[in-house]
Amino acid sequence: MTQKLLIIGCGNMGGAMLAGWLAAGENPARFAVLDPALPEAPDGVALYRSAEEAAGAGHDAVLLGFKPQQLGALGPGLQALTGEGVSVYSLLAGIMLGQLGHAFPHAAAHVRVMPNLAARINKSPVILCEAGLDEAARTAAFALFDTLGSAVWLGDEAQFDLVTALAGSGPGFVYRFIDALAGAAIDLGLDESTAASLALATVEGAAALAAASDVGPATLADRVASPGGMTREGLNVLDENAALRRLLADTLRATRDKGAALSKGS
Ligand SMILES: NC(=O)C1=CN([C@@H]2O[C@H](COP(=O)(O)OP(=O)(O)OC[C@H]3O[C@@H](n4cnc5c(N)ncnc54)[C@H](O)[C@@H]3O)[C@@H](O)[C@H]2O)C=CC1
Ligand SMILES: O=C(O)[C@@H]1CCC=N1
Repeated sequence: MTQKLLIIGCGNMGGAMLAGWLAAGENPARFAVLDPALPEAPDGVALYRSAEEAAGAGHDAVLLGFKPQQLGALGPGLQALTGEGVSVYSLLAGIMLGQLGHAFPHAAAHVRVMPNLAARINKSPVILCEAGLDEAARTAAFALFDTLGSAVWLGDEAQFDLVTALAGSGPGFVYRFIDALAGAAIDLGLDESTAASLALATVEGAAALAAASDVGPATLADRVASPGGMTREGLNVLDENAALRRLLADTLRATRDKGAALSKGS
C-alpha cells in the first residue's frame, strides 16, 4: 500500500487530485509535492523545489503531474526519486507504459492514471493501466484513486488515448456545450446572465438525474419530449444525419490522435 505519495508537478490536475484526497479526509502527511513554481502547498503537505530536496520526502510512490513534453528533459533528474520499491503513477497524456518503463527502469511498477478536473470534488472517473503491480499493490492503487470518484482498470492499453479523450478531456467538451447552449439562447434574444445560469443549472440537473436514474439517457430524452410537443423539434435537429454524434466523433478522434503525437514527443 502507498504510504507516502510525492506529486511531481502539482498544477491544475495534480492540484485537483491533492485537493480531492484532502477533502476525502486523507492525512496531509501522506503527501508531498515537488514543484518549482507552485506558490504554496496545502497545510501539512511538504513542498520541495528540487529533486535533491525531495529525496528526503520518504515516499514510496510518485505521481508525475508535469507535461508529457517534459518527460525527456526531466526524467534523468528524477532517477533518485524513482528507485527500487517506488511505484510511478503517471498523468502524462499519451505517454505509454513502455516509455515509463524506459524512463524509470528501476521503479517497482508503472501505472498510467487518467482522471479529470472533477477529482477536486471527488467526482472524477479515473482510468488505470499498469505494469508491475502485484495483487496487493493493485488493490491499494485502486483504492487510492477511487477516492477521487470512480476508478476503473483498463485491460487494453491501446485504448488509453481514446478513454483519455472521453473522460480526461471530456469536461472541456462539456464546458463548451454549456457555453454553446447559453450562447445560442443569447443569439435568440435572452440576456447573458439569465442564459448562462439557466444553461449551467440545466446541465447540472440533467447529469445528476441521469446518474441517479435506472434508465439511460436516450429514455430520459424521450421523457423530456412530450408527444407532439416542443422538445422533439430540437432533438430532430441534433439527430438529423447524426449531426451531434458525428461532431463528437470528430472531436474525440482529434483528441485521441494527439495522444500518439505526444508519445512521439510532439
Ligand atoms: N488538466 C487536465 O484536466 C488533465 C491533465 N492531465 C495531465 O496532467 C499533467 C499536467 O497537466 P496540467 O495540470 O493541466 O498542467 P499544469 O501546467 O497546470 O501543471 C503542470 C505543473 O508542473 C509543474 N512543473 C513544471 N516543471 C516542473 C519540474 N521541473 N518539476 C516539477 N514540476 C514541474 C508546473 O509548475 C505546474 O505546476 C499533464 O501530463 C496532462 O497530460 C491528465 C488529465 C486531465
Ligand atoms: O489536454 C490534455 O492533454 C490533458 C489530457 C486530458 C486532459 N487534459
